[in-house]
Amino acid sequence: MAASPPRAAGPGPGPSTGPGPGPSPGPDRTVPWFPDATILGYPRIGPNRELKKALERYWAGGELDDLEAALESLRRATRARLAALGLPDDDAAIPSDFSAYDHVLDAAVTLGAIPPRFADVVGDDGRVGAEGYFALARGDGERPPLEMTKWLDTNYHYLVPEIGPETPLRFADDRVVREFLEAAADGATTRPALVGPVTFLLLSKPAADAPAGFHPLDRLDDAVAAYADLLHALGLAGAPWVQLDEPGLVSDTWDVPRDRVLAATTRAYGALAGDLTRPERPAIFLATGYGALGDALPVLAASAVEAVGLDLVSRALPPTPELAALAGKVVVAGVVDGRNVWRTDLETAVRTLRQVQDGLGPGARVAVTTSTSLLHVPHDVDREKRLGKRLRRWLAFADQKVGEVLTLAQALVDGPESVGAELAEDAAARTDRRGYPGVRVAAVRDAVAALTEADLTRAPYPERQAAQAARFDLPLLPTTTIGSFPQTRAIRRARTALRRGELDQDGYEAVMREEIEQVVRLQERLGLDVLVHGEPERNDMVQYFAELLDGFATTEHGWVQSYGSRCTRPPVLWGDVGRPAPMTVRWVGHAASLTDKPVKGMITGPVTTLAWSFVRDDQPLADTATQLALALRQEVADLQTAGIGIIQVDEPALRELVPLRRADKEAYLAWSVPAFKLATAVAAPDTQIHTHLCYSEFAVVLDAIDHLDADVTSIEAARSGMEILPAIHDRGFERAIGPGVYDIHSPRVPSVEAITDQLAAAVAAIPARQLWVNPDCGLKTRRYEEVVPALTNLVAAARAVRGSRATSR
Ligand code: MET
Ligand SMILES: [Zn+2]
Repeated sequence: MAASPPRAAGPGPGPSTGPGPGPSPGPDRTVPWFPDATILGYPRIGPNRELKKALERYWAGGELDDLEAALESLRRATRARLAALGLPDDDAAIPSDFSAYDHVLDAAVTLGAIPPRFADVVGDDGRVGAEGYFALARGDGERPPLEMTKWLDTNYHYLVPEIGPETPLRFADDRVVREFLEAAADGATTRPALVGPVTFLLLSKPAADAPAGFHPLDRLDDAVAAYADLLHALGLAGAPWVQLDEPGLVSDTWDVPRDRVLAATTRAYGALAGDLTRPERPAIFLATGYGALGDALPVLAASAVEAVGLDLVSRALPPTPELAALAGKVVVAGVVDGRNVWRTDLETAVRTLRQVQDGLGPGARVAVTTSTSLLHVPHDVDREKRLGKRLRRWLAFADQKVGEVLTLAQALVDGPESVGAELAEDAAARTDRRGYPGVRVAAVRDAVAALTEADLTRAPYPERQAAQAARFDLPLLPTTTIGSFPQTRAIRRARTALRRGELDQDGYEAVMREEIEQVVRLQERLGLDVLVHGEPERNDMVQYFAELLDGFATTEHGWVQSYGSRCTRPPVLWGDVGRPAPMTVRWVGHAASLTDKPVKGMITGPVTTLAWSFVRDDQPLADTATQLALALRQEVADLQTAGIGIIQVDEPALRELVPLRRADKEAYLAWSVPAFKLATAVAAPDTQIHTHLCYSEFAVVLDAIDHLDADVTSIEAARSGMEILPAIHDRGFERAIGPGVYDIHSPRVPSVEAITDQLAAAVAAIPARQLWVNPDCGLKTRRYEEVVPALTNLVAAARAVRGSRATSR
């Protein structure tokens, strides 16, 4: 598509002011041209994980100049790629949204909002150098990094800013401006994109020394003043548009009342858009994404921002009067899914765009975009030769989505006839997908249809408890681990050799069996009570199963950023799920054959498998979850038949999928909890079902955890200082629970005393007969040098606490 001609946006007529400074005859009431098609953001990792490689080279002692050159060339390559795909590079269609590690950290750095322990990393000019930046992100030995947590309901992790009454908040670091100018020097007019002030404060946590009752939103005015200065600088630099991302507005689950969030929005954008006039500032595009705005929409309509983004993928259109209230602004319609990899249903999207246009009334401007940044999807599906032509045709990664946005914009401007070929191809691909045999498998559908409530229900807990106590001779405070042991270089080497054909399947299995034997012997020496096989055969806890189940495909280059340099490669769940053969039995069985101690089998649960895959979009998640649960149920049954008496079904992502709107939570739990129960209820009373959750505050899902009806639940607790204990105490759990006592995210080895203290705290909150002793999570990212002493101390602490209870009785 050619670059759009300059046209006025919104109600006021007037030519595009275009970029570039220059004398201005007073406040500019015209609005610069907003591009017909844009994206909210693009993957930052690079098609060949250039970002990861550059960061790791630098961290390994590489030169700063090399890092900066690599990042600059990555930004340049991205702009060139987007221009080649058809986004005009002269009208702010290309976002400038790069981050060297995380965009929330970047916003904190922009505002100079640096915790006191890192005060020295801010230079006299307000900038934070590379060393300081990565110290904030990763810690530097003495100082712990910023906390990391999940971005909204996604698997992307951001760094949590710490804001107190005294935290500096000013326009400190001008990276945003520099990157705009960097593109300008290449001849491109980009649209700087960054987290907006309200979302920034909602994502922050109170600084450690903040008084009780303090909330980062208390600092709204200071933050807004800093953003105003930044906007001013961007205006002077000639940026026609800035994108402020406010996805925080779609959630009503923050720890402040909704009214306060809405009032903060009114106040922030009153100051930024109302008081500041252009060209003192760029026109403001307030983007949201990740769901519907609900009652925030009228608030935005009443503000003076020039453009508002709507996520029209996740929800239906807003009611007509609310939509009509936006008529004076550019409405940037997110009709291409930024979070999943299926090609857009173009016909439906065209219809939606028409409805938006009609709802706004004649003359109003509608532009086309993605529902979120494309950060959550891989770069380019055309590289996935192994997926096969057919599946490839059904999919759209970031680059294909850019094409879809352009096609839809053209349909909107020139009429659907003008993109007839694209519409026809899309319809054909859709028909092909619907008719493909694996998409609907009669046997799977029949099995689901035959399910009854009885399939979800185990024997009452007291009966199970008695049967399990009789079967397993476990001490008070039994010790175990979460499943994985360190993935050593030898393991990784064997996997690579297998892939390259340098090692045959038998040779590979021999290496794994040897590894399993080592891990079993080690656990026996350590004196753990319930052993595991160590998961050496798993590259990843979801991908491993995806490779063995029907209905999944895995990619070669489909990396998405999880945080910083870390990437995952989510499988594509495209069809009905089946389990052609047992997946874990021979590994776990091998471990069990080597020891008299109980060995715990390990599988990934249905909700987590779904959350960490790109899930089919042609049926409700609930249906997909049920199919997955049925397949996993067969695995549980086979493990049980093979004599494995303890089976853990991991659900670390149960919390992550909790909807951003309170009203939706119940519906989510109504399918996720039954899916877990379906997977596990095949267990006989004397089979002990464990589950494991990590990476989040669990208070929100404590009820759900209880309803999973697992016999034993292990959760991450050490990393968060055991702060979950009071909630567990108040909630009252009937079944067993293992709050983690070893923070596996840290290379530090916890001492016997430290673990004993944590156990003492646990015993004070939860009856000892219900307690298990375990680390926070799996050990696969740790090294044996840390794991062996840590587990030695864990066992010693459990024994010490057992002993002290025996003598005190
Ligand atoms: N069983 C898995 C492991 O130990 C659980 C990980 S939860 C992210 O690695
Ligand atoms: Zn975990």
